Amino acid sequence: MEERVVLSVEHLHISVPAPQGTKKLMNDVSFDLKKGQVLGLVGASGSGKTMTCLAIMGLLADSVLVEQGTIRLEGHNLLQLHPRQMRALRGSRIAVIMQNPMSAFNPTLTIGAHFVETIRTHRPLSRKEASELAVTYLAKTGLRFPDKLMDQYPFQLSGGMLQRVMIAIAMSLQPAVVIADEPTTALDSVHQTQLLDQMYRLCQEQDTAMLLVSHDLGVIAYMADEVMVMNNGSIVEKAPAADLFERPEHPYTRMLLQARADARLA
Ligand SMILES: Nc1ncnc2c1ncn2[C@@H]1O[C@H](COP(=O)(O)OP(=O)(O)OP(=O)(O)O)[C@@H](O)[C@H]1O
Repeated sequence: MEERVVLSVEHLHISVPAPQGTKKLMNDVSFDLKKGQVLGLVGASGSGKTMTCLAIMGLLADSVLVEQGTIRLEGHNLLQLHPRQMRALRGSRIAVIMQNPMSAFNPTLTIGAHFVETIRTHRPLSRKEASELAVTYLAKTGLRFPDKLMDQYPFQLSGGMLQRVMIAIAMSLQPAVVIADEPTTALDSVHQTQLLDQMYRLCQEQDTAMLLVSHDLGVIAYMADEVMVMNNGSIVEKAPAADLFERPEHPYTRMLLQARADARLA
């Protein structure tokens, strides 16, 4: 594995049982993610983006079958790990930032309690040390009065603030890889840009790689170094972002870009 590659997906084939045999959900998917890189993943609804994220996180449904392939994180083949080992990696080496922050929080726990519990699950820190780390990271995501925030409950925060808290929690464990699945879809465009900037800065600071999933090509163009286009469970094109947006090669990529241009004119 090349030195800067942290995550390597090779020849991944995934299927589910169907009335006539099996239905293929991912077909020979391969890609590498390097330290500090932002890799964008785009594709229409149902193309397999979330399935790719779930496979990496070891969270595929029981009915889903990995027929072939490997997923290596820092040299470990994730598909061969015991669920306990996978749980230990999830959160610490692979972090996830999802679309709907409210569903990620327990409404009866303060922000501080969420933070301290997550940190202490993965790091041998005292409550006080975990609390200090939490405050540091809340401030790093641009949240004001982080000390006060620690005592507040999720329902007291806006969606944008909660999304920042989720990013702060994810980044405080200094993961090798962050999977961000539509991280800013619920936000207006000003908050979206601020949050993307903040995420980018933190990842660069910590040399964390990001797999950024979005149906929004604007978000991908703004953030990604490289872009993969997925259709029907296959990667149909992968290229540096500037090349992909200027000279799309695959007809499906051209169609996605055209649909975006049409939507802008409408
Ligand atoms: N547990 C499952 N069992 C059977 N089929 C599934 C399961 N989960 C997802 N699928 C199917 O796998 C395909 C890929 O789904 P996936 O959620 O990865 O798409 P997506 O690109 O993330 O779409 P969206 O942008 O709408 O989130 C879809 O056809 C979906 O219906």
